[in-house]
Amino acid sequence: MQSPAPFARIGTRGSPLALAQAKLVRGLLARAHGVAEDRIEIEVFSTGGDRSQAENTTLSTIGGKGVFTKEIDEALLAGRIDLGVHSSKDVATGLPPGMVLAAFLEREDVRDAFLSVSAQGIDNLSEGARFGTSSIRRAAQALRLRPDLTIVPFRGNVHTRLQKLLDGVADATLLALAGLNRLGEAHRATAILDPDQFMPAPAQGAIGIAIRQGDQRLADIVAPLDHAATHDAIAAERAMLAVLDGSCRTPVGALSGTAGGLLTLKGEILSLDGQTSFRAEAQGSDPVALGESVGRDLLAQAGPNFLAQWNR
Ligand SMILES: NCc1[nH]cc(CCC(=O)O)c1CC(=O)O
Repeated sequence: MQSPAPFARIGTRGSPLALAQAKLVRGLLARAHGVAEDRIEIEVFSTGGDRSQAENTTLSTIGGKGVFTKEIDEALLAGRIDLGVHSSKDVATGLPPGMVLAAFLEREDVRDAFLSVSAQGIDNLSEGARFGTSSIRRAAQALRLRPDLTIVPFRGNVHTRLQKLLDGVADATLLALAGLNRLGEAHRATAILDPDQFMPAPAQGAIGIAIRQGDQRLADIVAPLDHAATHDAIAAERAMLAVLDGSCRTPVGALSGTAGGLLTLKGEILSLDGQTSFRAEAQGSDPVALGESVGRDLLAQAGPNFLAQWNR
């Protein structure tokens, strides 16, 4: 017997976290539409971000738009897959023409976790301790509190980084609690950080689903998975990032929520050494307008000289 045509084809990266996220989406889609899970195919792509795992590369030096999504975006636009499933924080603000982030699953925990075998928190790390991160946001936020720390590059998937920590490559690191939760590794967290002090990356903790713009069949397929409050929060945070011309070159934190029926947004930009930072906060009803206004407030406070340091 010939197998039935696929209901949908999902494109994803191949890391354990990316696969867990793709499987989560597959399960939710199957349930929402009453189709068997095996009619939803998962196709694995290796992206530039996966291939360049050299120890001395930071994501900011790899640079380039969509380093974690390009190959998946291309397959989507060419019609080889139907849905791109991504960690929203890895999706560039400037999407390729013809592609849209159509749905966001309900956000996981937005906070960063502190992990160390030798200290209970950042404050307890020994003088000059090695802090493993390739995120310039996390480096800046850690250096703000502990300028004595030595930042060491720390790349690879979540399990690789957990192993590097056990191997003593660094004394501590930060990881998104969302990723640890999805991998069943949250017990590895030594402490969970206050999101006001360690403001998460824009869109952290939210799985986004990309489709071809204007493809109504795909829009209808993903619509039942969209979580409205998450969608608004991510739209606000990404609009803020877009104003800052955000890429992974930019130490930026953002956190949107709701209060009194309104959307709230806090944003932060930092110098690379964490010693200078600016914050803005506002509330509103239109996510994009809110994000743009907080972004412009940050730009105005920081001024052009501050911003230039990111593009050296
Ligand atoms: N850049 C890697 C990445 N992209 C998304 C997550 C975590 C999961 C999420 O934010 O949804 C991670 C790992 C980490 O930062 O610890």
